[in-house]
Amino acid sequence: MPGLTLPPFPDDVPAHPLLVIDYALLKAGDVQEMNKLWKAATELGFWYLKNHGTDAEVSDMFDMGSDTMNLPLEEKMKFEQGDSGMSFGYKALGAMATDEHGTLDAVEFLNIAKDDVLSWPDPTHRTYPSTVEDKMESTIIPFVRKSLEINNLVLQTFNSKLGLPENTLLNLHSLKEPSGSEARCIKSPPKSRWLSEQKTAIGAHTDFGSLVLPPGSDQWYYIKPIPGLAVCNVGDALAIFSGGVLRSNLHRVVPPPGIQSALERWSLVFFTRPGNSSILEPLTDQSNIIAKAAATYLPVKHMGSTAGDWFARRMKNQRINNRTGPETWRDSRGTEFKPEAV
Ligand SMILES: O=C(O)CCC(=O)C(=O)O
Ligand SMILES: [Fe+2]
Repeated sequence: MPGLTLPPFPDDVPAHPLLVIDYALLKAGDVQEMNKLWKAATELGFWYLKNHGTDAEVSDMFDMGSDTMNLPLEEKMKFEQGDSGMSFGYKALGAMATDEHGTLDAVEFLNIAKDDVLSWPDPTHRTYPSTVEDKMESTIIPFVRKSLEINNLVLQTFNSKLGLPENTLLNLHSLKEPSGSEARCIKSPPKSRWLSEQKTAIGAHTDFGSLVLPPGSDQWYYIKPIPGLAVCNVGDALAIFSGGVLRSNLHRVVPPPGIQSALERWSLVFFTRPGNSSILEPLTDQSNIIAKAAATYLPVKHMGSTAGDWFARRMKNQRINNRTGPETWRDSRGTEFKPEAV
């Protein structure tokens, strides 16, 4: 099973501390814990989550991911996400750019749509390799349901802190509407001349929805993996909805430091994304806090598009087959895009 007995993470590398949020306390309505989550989400945009109760599901997901990555490439390619802007399916090694020069990525991953999981056995978007379908009931459905429950509670906390009418954020992420929400299992090869701190596995990005560049810093920091703790972060949609109050921060994937760099790196993510028809703009009419923040929030390119269009644009322009030049990379960017920096 990948990722369970790791050699130590070195002590002498710059690792960024993150606040630790206790999910059990959050669930019990603990006000102090809600305040801590708010601090993490509005300042750095990253935090650790403990007591999330998904260890067994996570371990089963890694087994399923490993079985899938071990399939012959020819089999995996039958389920490749393709170049049309759809995210769901298998992403082959080197199918994406990681920077404006078109440097190829160095990871394989598997994206499973929340909609396909919830509508199982009927596909909403697509079908998956047998290693995925065989584990739908035992592993993937429970993982996705728990992830949704956790993220919905976090959304409800933000909803109340932002002073939004009840359930506003939940309704924007309604399970009744198709969305880009997905589970992702990522396999990165060991460090080599094709993959290093300079040649990243996944280039610097903000998530539509690890390493962090904290405010005002020009240095990358590692996030130390801590057994049992999940690393959580705010994505662009929440940053835009909140007029910049919630922070969607820049991160990237490089090989781990020290002796861990000789090993494969496995990671598992659940991305909660708004329903495809949601318009990405600050919810100024619904909250004074957002209206005030939005007054000084720099407009983000492509703001006002639907969540579905935003996501498809980012996916499509990241695919190396669609690249015409540096402009394709720029068109793949989210809120991290600073026209003046290009
Ligand atoms: O592998 C990770 O730790 C993070 C991956 C990531 O940033 C992403 O898939 O958007
Ligand atoms: Fe990311």
